[in-house]
Amino acid sequence: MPDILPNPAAAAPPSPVLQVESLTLAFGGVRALSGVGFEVAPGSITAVIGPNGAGKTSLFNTISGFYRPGAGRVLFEGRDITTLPAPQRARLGLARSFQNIALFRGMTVLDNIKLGRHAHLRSNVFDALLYLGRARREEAELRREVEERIIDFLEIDHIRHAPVSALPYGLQKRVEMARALAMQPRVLMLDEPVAGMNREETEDMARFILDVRDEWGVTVLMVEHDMGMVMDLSDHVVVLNFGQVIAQGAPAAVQADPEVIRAYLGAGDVAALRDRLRGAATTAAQA
Ligand SMILES: Nc1ncnc2c1ncn2[C@@H]1O[C@H](COP(=O)(O)OP(=O)(O)OP(=O)(O)O)[C@@H](O)[C@H]1O
Repeated sequence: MPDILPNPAAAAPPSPVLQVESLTLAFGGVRALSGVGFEVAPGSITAVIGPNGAGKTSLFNTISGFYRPGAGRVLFEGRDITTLPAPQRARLGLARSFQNIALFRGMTVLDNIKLGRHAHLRSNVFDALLYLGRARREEAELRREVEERIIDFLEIDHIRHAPVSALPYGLQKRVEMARALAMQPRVLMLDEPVAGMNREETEDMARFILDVRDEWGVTVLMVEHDMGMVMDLSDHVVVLNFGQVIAQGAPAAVQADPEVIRAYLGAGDVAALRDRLRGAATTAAQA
């Protein structure tokens, strides 16, 4: 018998910041999600992956409040938010970006970031636009501080007054992340953050995602197709196929899971996929 008994509180894992329990979602006859469950640990980077049509976007939309599940629950910091409208979830600290950039393209980078902040405070974007014109002084101060920190962090100072439409794709994605950060979230949901990016843009974004977690203490939940990035960045990977969780765990374990390999390849060449996954992970790690 050991001299000192282990302290159960110290040994207990931290409570999850986000809990997804048995989510089910259907579109007519199509079951987009069936009994999906997983947890997101505070301070982690968790990735949801899966082949096309697996249910990743449906899951993201259900967690962020754009879809109401047929069954199951979503808990944020222990609170049941399943029926809470999306803006209220954002106000609680659950912010997201979108697969297809959802910025106001005619507006400047800075105004988009400001709107992120005010969309958070106000019930809709039109209120937010009105509010921009009559922002209170003290609040403006605080807001400016947050904005400056974000602009500095994401290295977008040189484009702050540029219209979003004039920017290359990679920078637009970065601005979208800036807008989500302006909501000062505790959990940041990123929908395909590096989709369509070249290698350099991808590496930049990967660095920002790590820094958001490490320097800002924001928990990250992302959907991403880029295997190299997922395997390199994530602490926990959840794999969906046909609306169900077929595997979850540490990247290395998930990567080696035969069911995951089958899901991605069907009856194809398993060895080739293994090589590709390993290669991608190695390349990303070397970058
Ligand atoms: N609005 C919708 N109406 C009807 N069916 C939908 C809708 N959205 C998704 N689906 C269906 O639900 C299933 C899951 O789709 P979802 O877009 O969530 O998958 P995904 O994993 O995000 O795919 P991708 O990687 O291609 O973005 C698919 O069969 C899809 O056709």
